[in-house]
Amino acid sequence: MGILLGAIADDFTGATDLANTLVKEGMKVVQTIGVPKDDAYTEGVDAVVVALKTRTAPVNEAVELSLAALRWLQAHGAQQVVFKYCSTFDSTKQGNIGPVADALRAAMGAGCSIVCPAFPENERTIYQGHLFVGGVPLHESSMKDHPLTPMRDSSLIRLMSQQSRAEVGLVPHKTVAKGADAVSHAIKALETAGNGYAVVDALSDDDLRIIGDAARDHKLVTGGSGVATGLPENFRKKGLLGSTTETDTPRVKGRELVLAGSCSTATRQQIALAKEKWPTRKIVVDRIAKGEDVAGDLAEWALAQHDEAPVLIYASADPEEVREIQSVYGVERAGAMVEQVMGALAVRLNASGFSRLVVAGGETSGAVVSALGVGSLRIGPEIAPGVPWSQSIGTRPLALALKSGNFGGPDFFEEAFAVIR
Ligand SMILES: Nc1ncnc2c1ncn2[C@@H]1O[C@H](COP(=O)(O)OP(=O)(O)O)[C@@H](O)[C@H]1O
Ligand SMILES: O=C(O)[C@@H](O)C(=O)COP(=O)(O)O
Repeated sequence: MGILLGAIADDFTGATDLANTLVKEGMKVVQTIGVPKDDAYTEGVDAVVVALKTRTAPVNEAVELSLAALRWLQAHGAQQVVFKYCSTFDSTKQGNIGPVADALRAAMGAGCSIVCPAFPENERTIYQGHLFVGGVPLHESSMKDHPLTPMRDSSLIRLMSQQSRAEVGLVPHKTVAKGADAVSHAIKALETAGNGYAVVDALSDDDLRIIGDAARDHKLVTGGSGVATGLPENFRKKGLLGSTTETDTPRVKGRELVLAGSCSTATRQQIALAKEKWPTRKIVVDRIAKGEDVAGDLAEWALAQHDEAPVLIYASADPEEVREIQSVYGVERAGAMVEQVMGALAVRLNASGFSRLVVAGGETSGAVVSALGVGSLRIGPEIAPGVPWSQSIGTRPLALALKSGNFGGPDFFEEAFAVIR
């Protein structure tokens, strides 16, 4: 029998976030890095999450890769597909969420599809179609300063309508509160009225389970990891899924390394705490631009540190410093320079015994994991809401915690390594 559920994630941390949710709900999950090239992942697996680095890629590339992932998932039996994007709807006005969702919906012949990035456990909620982060509207949150995808509007209907060719309607919370049948009827009414998407309010995990129940027959579901919360139960009710939720903790020996490229408030707080106790170095973007061997110098420094404490290397900076760097080198070039150094550092240090890696940032994780040549990941235990440990499959074993920039508490780095020691 093939897989039950497939997922296409637009960045690597988002993929592990979603995989973590599915594991917690009792699915056996494998995360692939990119579109799989063979069938190695489906034996005894309930769900495959295809991690793509398409969130800020050119839109045609994002659409093509997502459709290729869809074809692989459908060929391996996926009965339902989740398109996973950020719980803060990270995208630019030319952003990829709308075009990718449109392409997936057309390819699947899907009807009016859910748009629900809510993740209440991490304070992402939706009310009257507006996305809130920590109780403030998205465009007033720290996401307004994101280096690549600053968010300037909290209306998911406007955001999706600007990117998609389809009409976008709303299922308000008062309908969600009435239960799954009411949500289903509301979505069908929106579809009859010509809408391609239904933004669905969600304030709690109970709301997410109602939405998941209502989506039981949907071919395509779009949103953050939260919208998948109730989906495994639909398969369980059909007798297709057991109730196991055990996970394998990575048992990988080796030195410990943190690579932080996220400039989010949460990651900068985590760096500030860790640098008080661990050997730490900051990547200087100007040095990269001058062509200096930043990765080589930092790798040499890292290898000279004593073995016990984790080594922390970061590029993360406050919004003002990021804007200054971007004004000199441009948004894309600045990001790419840092990501290239992160990937090179990961390769050099892994070759010298660093095999327990925490990577902070979605694009950063994409650069690191791709540079390391990891093909797929087995999902391990959760460290913090939305952030699990994972272990590479096939290559020299690596323990990887791919941390979404905004996720985790101040002491996340120490908490992460404590799980696998
Ligand atoms: N000091 C800096 N100046 C400019 N860009 C930076 C700096 N540090 C990191 N970046 C870039 O900012 C982006 C952060 O994105 P990402 O890794 O996805 O983090 P998040 O998870 O917070 O979205 C990456 O492209 C990274 O290379
Ligand atoms: O849904 C979320 O917020 C995360 O899963 C996610 O996508 C985070 O992306 P990054 O902020 O780029 O790590």
